[in-house]
Formats: sequence, C-alpha cells, structure tokens
Amino acid sequence: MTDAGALSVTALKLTDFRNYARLSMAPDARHVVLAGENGAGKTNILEALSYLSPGRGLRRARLEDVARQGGGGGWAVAATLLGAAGETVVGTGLVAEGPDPERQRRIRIDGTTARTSEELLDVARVLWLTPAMDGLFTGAAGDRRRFLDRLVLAIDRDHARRVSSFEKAMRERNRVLEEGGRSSWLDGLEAQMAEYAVAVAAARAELAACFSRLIAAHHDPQSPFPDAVLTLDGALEREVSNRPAVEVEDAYRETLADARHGDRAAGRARSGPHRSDLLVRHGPKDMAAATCSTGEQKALLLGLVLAHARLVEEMTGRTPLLLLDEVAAHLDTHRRAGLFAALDRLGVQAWMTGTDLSLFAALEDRAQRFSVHDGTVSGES
Ligand SMILES: Nc1ncnc2c1ncn2[C@@H]1O[C@H](COP(=O)(O)OP(=O)(O)OP(=O)(O)O)[C@@H](O)[C@H]1O
Repeated sequence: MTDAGALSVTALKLTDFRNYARLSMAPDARHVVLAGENGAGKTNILEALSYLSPGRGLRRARLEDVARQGGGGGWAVAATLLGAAGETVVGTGLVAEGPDPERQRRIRIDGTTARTSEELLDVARVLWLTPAMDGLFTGAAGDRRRFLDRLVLAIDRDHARRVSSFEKAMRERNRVLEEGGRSSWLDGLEAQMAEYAVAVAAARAELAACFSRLIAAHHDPQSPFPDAVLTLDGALEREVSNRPAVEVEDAYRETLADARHGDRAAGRARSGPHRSDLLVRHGPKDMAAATCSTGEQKALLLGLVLAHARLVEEMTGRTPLLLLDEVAAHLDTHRRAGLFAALDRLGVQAWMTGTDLSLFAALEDRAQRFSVHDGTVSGES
C-alpha cells in the first residue's frame, strides 16, 4: 500500500508521445498496473514517467524519436505529482519547431520554466527496472557506470553536472592533444579534469558505502531478493576512500601530465573515472553477479533497485516513484508475493506492466488496473 505522503502520480497526460496521440489518466495514489498485449503501449507510459527525472529517459532515446510517427514532430508529458508538500504540476517535452537548433527538452514546474533539468529532483526521484537492463552484469562497463551514476544522482543532485563537466574537459584535452596545442592549455584542462574526477569518484564511493550500510541494516534472510555487494573498480574511487581528496587530485593531475604522449597516441585519456566499473556480487553465494544464473541476476537486480528506493527515502526523506517494466512475469508466485510485500514496506507508488492481469492478483485492492490496447488506455478494469 502506498503510504500517505508518499509521492504518487495523480494525473498523467501525453500528447504525440510514441504511439499515443493523446492520453489522459487520473490514477489515485495506489500502485498502478498496466496490462495489455505486446506492443500495446505499456512501456511507453513508463518511459513518459521517466522524463519526470533528469536525463534521457528509460530508453535513452533521441528526443525526436519519441515524437509520434505521423504527428507534428513535438511531444509533451504533463503530470500532477502528489507528495508530502502537496501537489506539483510538471510539464516536459519537445516543441515541434523552434528557434533552438539543439531542440532541448523543455521542463516546466508549476508553470515556471526550469533552468536545469536537475530541478526535477526537487519534485520527484524516479527509479526504474526494465528488461533492457537484464544484461547489466554481463554487458559493457559503460552501462554499469551509467547505472551507478544514476544511483548517485537520485541522492546527490550535483552528480550529473560533475560527470558532464569532467567529460567536457576531457574531450577538450583530447582535442588539444591531437592538435598539438600548448602545454599551458593542457595544464589548465588537466587541473579541471582532476577536480571533477575526484568529486565524481568521491560521490560514487559515498554511494557505495551508504548502500553497504543500508543493506546490512535491513538484511532479511527471508527475502527472495539476495543482498548485493557493491564494489567500485576504479583507482580514484579506491584512493578517495583512503587519502585526502586534494592528494588524490594532485596525483591524478600528475598522472595525466605524464600520460600526454601515450594519450595522444591513443586518442583518449587512458585513466580516470570514465574507465571505472561497478562490480556486483551475490552476497549470500559470494559470487560475481555475472556468473550467477539468469534468474539469480534478475532477483539481484530487483533487490538492488528496491534497496536504492529505500536509500533515496532515507537520504532525501522522500519516497521515489518506481517503474517496473515486465518484472512480475519473470518471478514465480513466491517471489512475486515477496516483491509486492517489499513495495508495501517501502510505501512507494509503483507503476508495473505485464501482459496478463492475473500476475497482479495478489495485490488485490492495493493496485488499480488499467488495460492498454493500441495506444489507448481504459480505466480501472
Ligand atoms: N515514435 C513513435 N510513434 C508511434 N509509435 C511508436 C513510436 N515509438 C514506438 N512506437 C510504437 O509503440 C508501440 C508500443 O510500444 P511499447 O514498448 O510501449 O509496448 P508494450 O506494451 O510495452 O509491449 P511489450 O509487452 O511488447 O513490451 C510499439 O508498437 C511501437 O512500434
């Protein structure tokens, strides 16, 4: 059951969003179940909600691709969010035509244009789990790094800016190295890189430490979702935990200066927080997540997202919104019951999709059910 004061979406309107020409939903604060056949538009609704947080949404799509085929080229999501502080109306989207050649996503909060997308974090933290994340433990390190940085961002709103400032300075250094620019330019860029790199690494290390404390504090041997053990595989992340940040910053700046020749040949910086990885182990089995079975990996990932939701609540005092795409279908009855019980304990509003309503029967009246069919949604069935 969603707690009183927990964040919930109480109105959602979509315009020219994916396969929705127009959609208007008015759920209450309980969980929302979206059921329908493949390709009906269930994930599209979760994707729309993911734009209530900063970033590129749960599909990391190009903004142009989100606009409905055959529409005018723009799209809009408008949501009313109800939280402890009352109601907030958030609007976001892409205008069809405009003077802005970069065509950035517009964001309005209670009628005022947001200056940065991080302002959304003052209103909502949105966490998700989708089938596309199934390969997280076995796939590319870059995906795990992005996942890690999203974990950090939900509790530390400056994190995305630090990461992008580091990347900007790094790209500029790559360019100057390639063009054989003056070493005084490189000194300045490397100083910037070192400053941001250490801030990024420190925030990641802090997140991992908080996660470990939280998982230990809430350890439940009966839970169907095993405890995850997180370790950061990156020199800077290890060092910031053991040495003063200024020392780590100076050392990384020197490393960069010494590596200019090799980095020029490689065409990139060969060390830094952009090379770090998130290592996840199955706690009870003491086994690398990548070595676990498919089912164990799914359970581990779900446990990680649930633990993250708890961490967000403990660190920010606000419950996040949880988007779970096709999660119930892959759990047996016992684990599904465990998921619903965990959602009740968290007191969050969860939006869940599935092809079959029967998957959600155990939620009884703790959820409202909507049928999705070919870009239309019919209310509580
Ligand atoms: N820009 C777009 N314009 C119009 N339709 C689109 C656009 N992008 C995606 N679609 C369509 O949206 C449909 C619904 O996609 P969605 O991923 O939400 O389905 P789903 O209900 O989650 O299905 P599944 O159960 O297979 O995951 C797909 O048929 C897809 O072709």
